[in-house]
Amino acid sequence: MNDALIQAHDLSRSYRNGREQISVLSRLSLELRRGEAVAVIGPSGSGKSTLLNLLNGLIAPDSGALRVFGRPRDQISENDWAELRRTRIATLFQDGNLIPTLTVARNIAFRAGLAGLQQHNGAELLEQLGIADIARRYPDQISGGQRQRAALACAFVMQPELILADEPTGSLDYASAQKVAPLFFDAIRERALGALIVTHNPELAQRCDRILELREGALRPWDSAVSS
Ligand SMILES: Nc1ncnc2c1ncn2[C@@H]1O[C@H](COP(=O)(O)OP(=O)(O)OP(=O)(O)O)[C@@H](O)[C@H]1O
Repeated sequence: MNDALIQAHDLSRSYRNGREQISVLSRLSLELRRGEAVAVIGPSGSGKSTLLNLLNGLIAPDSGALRVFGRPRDQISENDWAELRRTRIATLFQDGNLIPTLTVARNIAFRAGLAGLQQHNGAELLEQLGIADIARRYPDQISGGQRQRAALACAFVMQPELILADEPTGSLDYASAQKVAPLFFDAIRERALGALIVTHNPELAQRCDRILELREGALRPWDSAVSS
């Protein structure tokens, strides 16, 4: 079995703003294997969200080679990407991915259903994350931190093979953030999940197998001695 979940080689991506072409990612390479957690750090605007969106197929690179689950990007159709995002790749965006017209519990059940699961452990996840009491509330009736934890429950309930997370603890206080790490690391251990976690939370980053820094468009091993 090919245990590489992501193989990216020399990926570049720019945006056009009027006449200006802004280069964001420039010859970025990355490999992420099953059972591995990689933290990505980098200043605001360095391209972290752009990277996550390239890896889940929401945007395309200008150049470079990308394989996801061993499949070359140019052989993955738009429908295939949608299927991958429903069943195998969970992306946690900073603003949460909750459907406003569904309660938290129904959001979770919906995500499990999209992934094709007949049964799910949503109630247990809510319990683990300390938000069982808000299961029947709608997303606009809960706090930002509760929304973030509900979005985490939605991501984990689909039992993905790959998690792409953008600041999964960004809206959480210390005690709530402490509850998040086990979700990632237990799933990595038990189900050989792979996780790419954009985070400024030093404790979460330090628990990952590697910390990479996104700087000048590319990923480099993070050298705390240089960066601090
Ligand atoms: N759709 C777009 N059109 C034009 N420029 C964009 C677009 N999306 C992002 N950018 C620019 O690309 C750069 C990288 O943005 P990106 O959101 O990937 O950075 P980031 O590291 O995730 O930032 P943050 O930490 O603030 O969320 C920024 O300069 C941003 O302004």
